[in-house]
Amino acid sequence: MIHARGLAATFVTGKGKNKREVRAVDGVDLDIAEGEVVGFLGPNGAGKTTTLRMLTTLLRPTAGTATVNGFDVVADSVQVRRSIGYVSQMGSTFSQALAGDEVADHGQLYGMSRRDAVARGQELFAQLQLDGLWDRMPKNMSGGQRRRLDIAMGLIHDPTLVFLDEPTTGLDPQARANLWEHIAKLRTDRGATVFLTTHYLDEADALSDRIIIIDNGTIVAADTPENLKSHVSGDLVHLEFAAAEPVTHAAEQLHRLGATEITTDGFGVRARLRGSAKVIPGLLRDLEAGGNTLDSIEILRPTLDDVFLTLTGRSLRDAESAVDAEEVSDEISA
Ligand SMILES: Nc1ncnc2c1ncn2[C@@H]1O[C@H](COP(=O)(O)OP(=O)(O)OP(=O)(O)O)[C@@H](O)[C@H]1O
Repeated sequence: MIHARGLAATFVTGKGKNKREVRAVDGVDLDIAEGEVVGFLGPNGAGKTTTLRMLTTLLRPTAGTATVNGFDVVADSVQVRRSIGYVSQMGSTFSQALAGDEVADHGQLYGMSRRDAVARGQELFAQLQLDGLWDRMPKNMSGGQRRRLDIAMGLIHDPTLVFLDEPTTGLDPQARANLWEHIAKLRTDRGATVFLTTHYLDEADALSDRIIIIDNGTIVAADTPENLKSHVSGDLVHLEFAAAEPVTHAAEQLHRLGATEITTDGFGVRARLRGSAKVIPGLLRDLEAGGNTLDSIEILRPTLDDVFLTLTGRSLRDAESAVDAEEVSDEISA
């Protein structure tokens, strides 16, 4: 469905002395199979949208090659566009037209007859819970309804491959959950392949068969959410004792078992431990036998943020807030 090799995009910004090159995407390889739902994850500015724009033919790669649905993104750009659905970050509805007309017009742009475009549009309105909104202007719809309208426009010509750029950004939790159901149905009901960019970890986790993480323009990981969580970073183990004495012994035992990030405080010890389910029972038996009374034990499965932290040395959440802070200070100094 999608194959990319060494895909790169370099932008030149500024003029004169301020001129500089931004390597937005720096040699990306991708292989996405039919029927997969792939979450493309990364912090602000990582290169997600730029990659998507190259795959959807909106931006010509500076280097590398990519085929989408068997068509080359440069040589066969028209065929690529005809064969995909693309829901951009900004949405597609700007005009003063009625929602239904916009969707039907969009279908006609793809060569559908008016009658087919209206019939297909109405079917999509029903599937996407937009019943009764055909004659409403998009500006008078809620954020969630507008986003579902964007998706209807992206699906009007029945593409088998759909690109969604940050589909739920700016929506409230209920509207996000609702949209997740519709995105999941794209595959289950229509057999579509979905490539979605997001910087919401929970979204990527809930929807994706496979997650690809991009950071600074390069791919840092690609695997199922479960594999990423179990192989890349371990479980977070927290042991609390009734007294301070066992803490050092427990920390040593954890170290012996290959735990990392071991910290102690007062009566407690925390560590990150791969495959904890297999080794924790033995550790507990050993501690018991030594008369070390355990007060409580907590084992937290790693999150995708832990994966990101392990791979890049920084938390995706920290990365987000750092970029946000940078943007604010840019605005202030501008
Ligand atoms: N047209 C452009 N001109 C100059 N720089 C650009 C342009 N488009 C993107 N960039 C830069 O390329 C890098 C990657 O941007 P991109 O929009 O692909 O990131 P992203 O991962 O989609 O981020 P976000 O989550 O904020 O949408 C950023 O540093 C961005 O500032």
